[in-house]
Amino acid sequence: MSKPQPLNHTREQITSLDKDLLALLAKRRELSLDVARSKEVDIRPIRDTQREKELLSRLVKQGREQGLDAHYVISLYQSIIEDSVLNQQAYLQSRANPEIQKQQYNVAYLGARGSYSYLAANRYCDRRQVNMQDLGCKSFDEIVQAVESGHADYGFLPIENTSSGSINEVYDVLQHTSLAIVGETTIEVGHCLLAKNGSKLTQIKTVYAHPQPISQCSRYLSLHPDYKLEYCSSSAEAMQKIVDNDDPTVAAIGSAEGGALYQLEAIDQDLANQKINQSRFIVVARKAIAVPEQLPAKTTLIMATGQKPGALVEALLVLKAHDLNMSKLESRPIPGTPWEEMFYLDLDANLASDAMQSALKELERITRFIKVLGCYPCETVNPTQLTNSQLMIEPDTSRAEHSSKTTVQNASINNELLRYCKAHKADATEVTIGQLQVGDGQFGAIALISLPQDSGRYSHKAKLLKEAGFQAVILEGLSHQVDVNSNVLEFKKALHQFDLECIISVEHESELKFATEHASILLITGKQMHNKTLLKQVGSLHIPVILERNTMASVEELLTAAETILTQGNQQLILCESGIRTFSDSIMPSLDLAALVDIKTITHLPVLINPSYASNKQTLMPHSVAGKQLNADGLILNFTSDNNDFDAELASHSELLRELYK
Ligand SMILES: C=C(O[C@@H]1C=C(C(=O)O)C=C[C@H]1O)C(=O)O
Repeated sequence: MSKPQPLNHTREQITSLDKDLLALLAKRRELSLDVARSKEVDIRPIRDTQREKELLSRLVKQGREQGLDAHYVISLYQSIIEDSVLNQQAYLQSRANPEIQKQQYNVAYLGARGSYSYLAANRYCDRRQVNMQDLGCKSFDEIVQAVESGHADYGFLPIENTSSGSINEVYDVLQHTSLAIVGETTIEVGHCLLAKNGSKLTQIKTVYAHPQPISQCSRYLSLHPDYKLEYCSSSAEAMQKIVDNDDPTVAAIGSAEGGALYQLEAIDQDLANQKINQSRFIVVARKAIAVPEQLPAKTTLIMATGQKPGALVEALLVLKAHDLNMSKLESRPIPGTPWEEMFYLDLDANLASDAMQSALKELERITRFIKVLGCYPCETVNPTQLTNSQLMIEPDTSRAEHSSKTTVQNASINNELLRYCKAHKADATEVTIGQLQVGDGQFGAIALISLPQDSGRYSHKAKLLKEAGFQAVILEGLSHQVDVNSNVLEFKKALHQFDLECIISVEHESELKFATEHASILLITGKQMHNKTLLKQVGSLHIPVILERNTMASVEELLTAAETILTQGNQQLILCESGIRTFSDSIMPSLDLAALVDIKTITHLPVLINPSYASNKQTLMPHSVAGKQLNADGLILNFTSDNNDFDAELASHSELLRELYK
């Protein structure tokens, strides 16, 4: 092998390439603003999903030619397009409302620099290329007052969060204000544990945080019952407390970005209960704005219906009659009038539209109170997806003769037979680990679950899984969980107590060390099937590996990935067919039973099926039975539910296994 060039040199090349990429992205942004200027003249909608689809499918094809997989290209371009659409929206919005075209916005928000509200406000101003003069406030009321009195042009109020739901206090404030909602913005909220440089995680005794982050990180905090919680009025105040306290045992919950403003270090990350943790903010101003018709708009209104039965339904029927989609409905008590509610509605419509105007008139007739809080551009850019057929790899006729079935069956490189072929090894491979036996006529059953939360019931769960007929358990999603170490250890103990093998699903190379320490088998999920580095690493291990087929991969690609593992030395390889994208359903994959037959004809390796992703309640049993009849060497069944439904799922899985073992 030729000597690679020095690391520094390669890194310099990457640095220079990245600079070029940024310049190209900036140029693309400029062009997209030119497009917005044309749309302003032609009065065309900003969003053109047809154009996006064409663009994505062309890029997927071009990317493939350069060795870039579809998933990578699509996710990259979805975020480029989102940026482009939001910039175009901001441009048209300011053109339609010349009074908002300023060099600087005075912005009132909760907390101080570094709070999530500050980050949201910053993002909003950046997008509009205006300077932000920030005015930190201690409460939502203070924000509203700052705008009402003219001290601030805009106020930022957090209205909902993907983990903790609506923020009631903000709805209550909105009931009494004369301000109008003029915008919205959503930010990703990455909660971290922030401490002074040098503080260690093990030292932490006290955590300062705003009640919202505390509820959003409840799971993490419940794993640390010894932490003393100190409630603060904002995340920024929490961070300031850490700066002021010369104490290595205190930490705050906040964003890494915000923490950096206070020279705090993130000593633990991803604390939020939910993987996707986003907060939506509304922007309030003294004067309502007009939204150009080319922009997707939202209208928020509040109303109190009559007190007769069915009053709310009647109001909602008005919306239905005008084909108005309601994206949110909240209710809040009306102070001073017990048991009466004020309803908050977000409608996907422009206030100026005929439908909205006539619906409002009708609603005025049947409600006791109704007020429009504002109409503003909707900032949610739902990513354009490609259809399955657009994602399919087109058959490449020039390669057709090489990939014919006979070639795969006796595939060779430089006259050396590929290791997965029957021609290389006539006897079927059997993998045996403890009670789990797959291949060469042996049929195994494996349960796939995420690590249960209640460690007290580990033993009970393991017992039930064993009694249901499983011989092994796959733990998935460990990278998203906290305190994995001790929990996995506990769970593994429980599994071993009942002779169940522990399999760990590996999502990234960095998890390998942990996985090999704890598991007796590794699972490489379909998503990682193309990750050559990971394949090579598991190939050099002495531990059985299950390799799952990617939903977009051909049989040949799966076998090529298998070959990468075998070539490194590890012959304890099991393949798994879990479904591929087809034309049957736009979301659910289809179990490729024909591929099962093909793979079994070509290779000596055991092949499992996992029908869980590709089946519903009715089809799970027939799919599994068909798989077994077609000589699958085992079955993986997913447990999708949490504790409440675990028992029901277990009962049906156990019935299925009984049927298969008949
Ligand atoms: C730039 C345009 O506007 C939007 C943004 C697109 C992009 O960034 O490629 C594509 C389609 C539109 O949704 C356009 O219409 O071409």
